[in-house]
Amino acid sequence: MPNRTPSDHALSTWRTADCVCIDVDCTVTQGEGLDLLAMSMGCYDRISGLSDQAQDGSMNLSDTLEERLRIINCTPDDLRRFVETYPPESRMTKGIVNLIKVLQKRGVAVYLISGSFRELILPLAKYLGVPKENVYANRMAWQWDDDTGQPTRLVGFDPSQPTSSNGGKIRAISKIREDNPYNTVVMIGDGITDLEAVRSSEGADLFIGYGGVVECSAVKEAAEWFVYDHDDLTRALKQSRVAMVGSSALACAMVPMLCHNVLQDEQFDNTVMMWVHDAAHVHEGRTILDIINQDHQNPKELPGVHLGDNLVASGNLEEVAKDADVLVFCAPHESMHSITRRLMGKVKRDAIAISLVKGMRVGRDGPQLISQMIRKNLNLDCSVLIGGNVASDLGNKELSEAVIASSSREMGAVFRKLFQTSYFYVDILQDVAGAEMCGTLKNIVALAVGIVDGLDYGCNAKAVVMRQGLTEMRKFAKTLYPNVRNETFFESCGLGDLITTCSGGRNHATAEAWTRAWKSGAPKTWTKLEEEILGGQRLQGVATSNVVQEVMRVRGWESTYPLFSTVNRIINGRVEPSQILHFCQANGIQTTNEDDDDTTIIPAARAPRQSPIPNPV
Ligand SMILES: NC(=O)c1ccc[n+]([C@@H]2O[C@H](COP(=O)([O-])OP(=O)(O)OC[C@H]3O[C@@H](n4cnc5c(N)ncnc54)[C@H](O)[C@@H]3O)[C@@H](O)[C@H]2O)c1
Ligand SMILES: O=P(O)(O)OC[C@H](O)CO
Repeated sequence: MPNRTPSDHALSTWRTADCVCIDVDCTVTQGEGLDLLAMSMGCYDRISGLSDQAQDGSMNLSDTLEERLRIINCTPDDLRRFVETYPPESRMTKGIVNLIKVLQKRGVAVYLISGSFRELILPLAKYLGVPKENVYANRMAWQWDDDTGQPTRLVGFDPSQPTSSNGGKIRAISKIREDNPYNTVVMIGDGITDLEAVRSSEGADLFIGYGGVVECSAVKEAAEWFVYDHDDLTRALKQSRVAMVGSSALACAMVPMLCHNVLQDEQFDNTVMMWVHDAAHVHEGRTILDIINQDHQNPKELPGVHLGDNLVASGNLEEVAKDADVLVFCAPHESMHSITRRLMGKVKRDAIAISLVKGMRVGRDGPQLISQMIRKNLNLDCSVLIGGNVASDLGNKELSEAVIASSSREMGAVFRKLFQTSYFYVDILQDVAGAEMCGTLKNIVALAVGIVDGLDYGCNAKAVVMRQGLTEMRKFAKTLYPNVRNETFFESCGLGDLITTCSGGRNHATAEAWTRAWKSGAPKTWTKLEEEILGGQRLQGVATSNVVQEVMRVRGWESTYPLFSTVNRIINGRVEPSQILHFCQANGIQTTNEDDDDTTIIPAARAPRQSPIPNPV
């Protein structure tokens, strides 16, 4: 039975749904309410044929409703007796109560849709915790007693309800979509009319067939996913296993959030896995791997920070990644190519990924962001988390913020659930390239400001360099990726991160020390300072500046980015650090302003060469 195993599309749609519509027949063990009502009134034999015809679509629904109501001819007292005789708790299908609870806890809106009547369904909805506004069903029409104001006699049904005629389920879903901004709607049902709900652009995005009460072969045949037990659906929601690929300072600052948040939400497995690159490194007689697993700390990268009791670390990259549904990448950007190559073909096809890495690569195919590398090498949708996030501040649970940029808001919402805490605010954007370019390029500006500080210049000079840096960041990002949005540069991934990194980051501190060493007449190499100041941590700015410079050089863009170009010349010893204050004259250029189109570029010193580096992939 192949459709008992969900397709990748079915599973990912189910997991990202923000609205689930359930045919009431799938919630109760004894079939549709009208049949049961007829049974309780002793007229089931006379309506059963009509119910079958309504179910298989062979007779017009409104005609069968009218005929069945005429035969049943119930009074309000009959309805009260019916609910007493068949209380909801006695007839729920296995697992439905829990499924609805889990969906609602994930923030998914649950609706009940039925071709039966509200009068019979509202008690079920109440028991299932579904608000009555979320019930789409028919309404009985009553004759009312003028004296008592009470209903007395059934006279038919309200034909204006969307479910009162054929195609009613599609109409109900289309109305739900019209009234609410849901992105992904799933319909669960057991009849042909439920199946129809997915066969229209206004209908549901996925139909899941249910065979726990009645098994309709046509439904089973056509459904993308067919289940006999609601627990299968709940399990599929809960399956998400989270893995942190990396154990660096930032990885260790972010993992406590993951460990805390997976325990708050049934969507996630309770254990978070972590790949430790330097697992065998010995610290005070024990390996880092043992220390992380026994003490739940990483004294080498982020001493004193409790990572989480539910963290399980391993030195085996492939082992950690293979069962993960959510992969969080956090490692130096230069190592990401080899990490993703090692994982090729070894991760789940429907996993989702997020990169915390700030940096880019220039490969044979041109400039490549880390999220693009993950997407290309692992064939996974990849979001990014970028903000002003110094690892030690996060480790101390100091107020911080970041953006999560994802291809869809639903994906962003899943990641926000994993990262947001009382001290870490997360906003969702859809500008993945923009956010990632901000996080990458700010490292060059941090070097520039570090150089200014090393020269002991004051705040005015720093402001000039930072403002120019932000302008060049925006221009460079938008030139490489034209869809990048201006607004992104004023989010926590842009201006926010720039302020953080220029105030307290490692790039800034190392550039300041490098400049002071140069000034003192005893210059030091970047590698030496990395060892001295960062104690094993890595400097991203120098490598990033060199990569960006290479892109600019081959495209003849150096004069367009005077600050970036000047920083690169300084850090490679081609001009003195004091040239940072004269960046505007460095290439015989200036003026970069508000609107890119208005930017005046005084002819560059060198004519642009033909670029051997193709456009970004
Ligand atoms: N540290 C921060 O405050 C901070 C904040 C925001 C973003 N970031 C970004 O996060 C990423 C990781 O930075 P970081 O500062 O946490 O670490 P880092 O850049 O200081 O790198 C040191 C870590 O990388 C590991 N490592 C070294 N070679 C490796 C390899 N080949 N494969 C895998 N791991 C390797 C080391 O074991 C060590 O744990 C970078 O892109 C950085 O820009 C860092
Ligand atoms: O320490 P830096 O310079 O790598 O900067 C750290 C973070 O990127 C700041 O958000």
